[in-house]
Amino acid sequence: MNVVIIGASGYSGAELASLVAKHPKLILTGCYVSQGSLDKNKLLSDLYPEHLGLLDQPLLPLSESAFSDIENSADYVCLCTDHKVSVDLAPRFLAMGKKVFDLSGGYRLASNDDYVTYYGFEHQHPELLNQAAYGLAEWNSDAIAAAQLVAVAGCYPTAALNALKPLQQADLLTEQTIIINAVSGVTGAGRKASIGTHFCEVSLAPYGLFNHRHGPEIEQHLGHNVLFTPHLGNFPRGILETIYVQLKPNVTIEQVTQAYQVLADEPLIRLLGDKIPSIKGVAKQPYVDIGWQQQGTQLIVIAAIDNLLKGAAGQALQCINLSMGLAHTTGLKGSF
Ligand SMILES: NC(=O)C1=CN([C@@H]2O[C@H](COP(=O)(O)OP(=O)(O)OC[C@H]3O[C@@H](n4cnc5c(N)ncnc54)[C@H](OP(=O)(O)O)[C@@H]3O)[C@@H](O)[C@H]2O)C=CC1
Ligand SMILES: CC(=O)N[C@@H](CCC(=O)OP(=O)(O)O)C(=O)O
Repeated sequence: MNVVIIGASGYSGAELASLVAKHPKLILTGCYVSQGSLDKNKLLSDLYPEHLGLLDQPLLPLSESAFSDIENSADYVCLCTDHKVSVDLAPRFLAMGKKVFDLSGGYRLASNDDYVTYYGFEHQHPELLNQAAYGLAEWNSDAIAAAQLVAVAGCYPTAALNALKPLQQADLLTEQTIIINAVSGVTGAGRKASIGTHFCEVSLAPYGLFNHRHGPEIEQHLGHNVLFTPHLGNFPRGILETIYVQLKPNVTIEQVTQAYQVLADEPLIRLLGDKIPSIKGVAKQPYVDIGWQQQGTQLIVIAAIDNLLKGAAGQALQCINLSMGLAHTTGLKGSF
């Protein structure tokens, strides 16, 4: 299959380009940036010298002639662009009959009202929202395989949902709000320079209190209230979430461990039991690591991912694999 990447100069786009270039069944046919991009016509490997020899292709401006080239050459289009850009671009590629994998949040929520409330814009294509499959690979594989539009799950939600869905499915949770404290590395904020991600300014601090868009994304796809607080940490990549859960009375650690067995055969999920996941364990790896400890009815679950792999490009590639009927892990294990 021929794959093009829009937004290939960004952190998630470049990560995905490297995965596609190494994949045994995919061909990277084009890497695009905006028409006015300062990086247009540079080589991707000029921006990311670690990919010298692998990604020596130019970053092409997404002009009208580029759309024709994509129409003629691509099977799959991956949007590694800002939410609003993705909302506008997806219908254009869908109308060409392309399968679209959107790494942004542009098609993850259920209704236009959610976009107004949590993203601050009116959704221009609300009719597509119920056609998009939510790209949480381990939990929605049939829908992902069948859909023309895949809304690849958000980075923080990927860790939280894999940590919590087993408990929800086993009916171990009370109604009490689940508290999720999460820390992300700075690549989570994208490549564009800003004062908030400046080397000298980044410190460990929370942000987006009560209003981060990943709170509703987790709630919608879990079916449970959460209080989600992200933090920005002074490290490049990785997400660690500490999640506080109130269990129903008399739930035992054996029942909790049994609940997680639903993920035991998933090759990109590592169940650590009472061992504690860490950023070091997942950075540059395609896995979700999940660990848990219980005291009485209180359970603390810890989940860790690499935000650019399982939180973005890795999971997008997993969704592509599902669309092609390949194993989840094709092009993902042993390629780092
Ligand atoms: N970083 C992360 O950890 C994660 C990111 N995501 C999501 O993935 C998307 C990309 O994120 P990230 O890689 O961090 O972002 P970056 O800011 O690093 O990259 C954005 C890319 O989009 C390009 N771009 C901007 N405007 C346009 C346009 N109109 N047409 C074509 N290309 C355009 C940029 O290039 P230029 O401006 O030069 O044109 C750049 O290549 C976002 O929606 C983000 O929310 C999802 C999960 C995790
Ligand atoms: C550290 C940081 O800023 N992280 C980003 C989340 C990563 C991302 O791009 O979000 P999506 O998964 O929804 O696409 C943020 O909080 O907005």
